[in-house]
Amino acid sequence: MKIACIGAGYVGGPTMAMIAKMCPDITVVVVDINAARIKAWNSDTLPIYEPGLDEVVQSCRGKNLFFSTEVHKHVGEADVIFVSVNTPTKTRGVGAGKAADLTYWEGAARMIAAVSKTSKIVVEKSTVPVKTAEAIEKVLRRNCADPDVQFEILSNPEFLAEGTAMEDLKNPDRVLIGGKETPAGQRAIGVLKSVYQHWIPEERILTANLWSAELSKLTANAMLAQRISSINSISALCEATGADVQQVAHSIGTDSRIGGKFLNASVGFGGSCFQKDILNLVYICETQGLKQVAEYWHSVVTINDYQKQRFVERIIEAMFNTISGKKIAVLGFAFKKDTGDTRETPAIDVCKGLMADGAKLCIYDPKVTEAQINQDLVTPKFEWDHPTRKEAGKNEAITCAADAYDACDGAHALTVLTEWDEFKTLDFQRIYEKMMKPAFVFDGRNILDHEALREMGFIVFALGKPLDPFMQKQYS
Ligand SMILES: NC(=O)c1ccc[n+]([C@@H]2O[C@H](COP(=O)([O-])OP(=O)(O)OC[C@H]3O[C@@H](n4cnc5c(N)ncnc54)[C@H](O)[C@@H]3O)[C@@H](O)[C@H]2O)c1
Ligand SMILES: O=c1ccn([C@@H]2O[C@H](COP(=O)(O)OP(=O)(O)O[C@H]3O[C@H](CO)[C@@H](O)[C@H](O)[C@H]3O)[C@@H](O)[C@H]2O)c(=O)[nH]1
Repeated sequence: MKIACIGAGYVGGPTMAMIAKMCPDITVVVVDINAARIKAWNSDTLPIYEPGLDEVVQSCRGKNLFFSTEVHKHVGEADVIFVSVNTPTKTRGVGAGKAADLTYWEGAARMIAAVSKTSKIVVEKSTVPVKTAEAIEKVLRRNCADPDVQFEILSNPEFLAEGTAMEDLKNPDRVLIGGKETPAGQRAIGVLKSVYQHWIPEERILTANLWSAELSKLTANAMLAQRISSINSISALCEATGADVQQVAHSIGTDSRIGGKFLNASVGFGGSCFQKDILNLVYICETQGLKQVAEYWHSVVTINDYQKQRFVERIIEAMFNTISGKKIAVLGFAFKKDTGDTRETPAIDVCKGLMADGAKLCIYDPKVTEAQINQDLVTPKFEWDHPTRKEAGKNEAITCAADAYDACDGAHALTVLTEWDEFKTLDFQRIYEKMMKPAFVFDGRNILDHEALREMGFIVFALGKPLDPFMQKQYS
């Protein structure tokens, strides 16, 4: 069997590397229109950072795993084609700011139709609106010159989380395959199932109809994000009442019906998926006339925006309502630890909020480059996921530091925006001595030892925790 995957990104690259590793009898080729990305996949410095990815790629690349820009050739030769291209939020026209932009998906479908001389199984790996398979089938059918070529479409949404992608792929909670309830649809499901059965126990491979599989992906992300917005909303109430959000989360999380995961209050959820997929869900509900359902899910995004804004306002108020010209160290820029990915990271909105008030930011992240940070801080909302976006210039209000100590040197405040483990073990006494006084800490991830910091002399704000006495005075 030959598999081709269109899109060598965060999903296409790791997913195909795992299939190649687990299925030595299958040839896997990942293709992309982005030549620089393919070059990086073929080099010693892969285009994305993901723990464990290098080892898997190195063990299969050149054997049964290939990365190529020869899109037509490999798609034409493949039996199974995964489509793992971007499905960003539309930036203009009908549904702008909510609906999924399927330009890249439709482009891929037209190309598949044009180069196919044999029947294909086309697998939706990208996250797409429910009913996309129907539209894609029409595009494939109407654009293929050979009437004998059959296309069977499957929905096989990806549930990996960044930072743990390789572990998630090796040992997933479940794999979901949706297909048509026709004999041909069921046969196609069987083919894809046989790929995953190389390493995943049969009971974890779920099958469903196409629409259920497509909608399950959007629903899974909406439910996960909803838990974060729920606990984040409670974090605001904790600060107002003197309760401690970590104690509340622990207390409710021990109820087995609620469970303890995804209850970490934070400066807001980020990443390329949660906001995009909820907005997509909201748009679908609106187009189905389900106004109340749309409003319900939209509130998850509203609370997330509120949480980021609230964090910025806390910083400004605590620092005597003026941060203009003050140096603020930003520790962490990635949307979560163990990834260099900055897509929709809460750090973007927090940094923009601080810059709007005139702060001078010094940013340190162990895995994010200065060029990426510059790009992110000038890119308009929703533009980041469009491969055609323009490169950014230098932003005068920010500098980047080589480590956390440099970032904090001479700063009035430090903020923790990503929960990198290395931040927990910094020498804060050394940092305190080099900072302006009063020295503020704003912990947007609740990873530091707040009491120890207070003993050193820091004024500490921690999300969802009783306010520092110094700050209480400001609010009384
Ligand atoms: N990132 C995640 O953790 C994650 C997890 C699950 C699902 N998803 C979904 O998977 C999809 C891909 O996400 P990603 O994070 O891998 O995106 P990405 O931007 O990292 O990768 C997409 C790639 O597709 C390429 N591409 C676009 N159009 C193409 C075409 N016509 N031909 C060839 N290549 C083309 C782009 O150049 C890009 O390299 C999205 O729908 C996303 O919602 C992402
Ligand atoms: O208790 C928590 C858990 C997460 N987060 C934040 O939520 C965001 C998303 O985290 P996570 O879900 O771990 O990472 P993603 O890589 O975005 O993965 C999500 O999005 C993917 C893309 O659709 C899905 O495949 C995954 O199942 C889903 O977890 C990050 O900013 C986290 O810091 C919190 O603030 N509190």
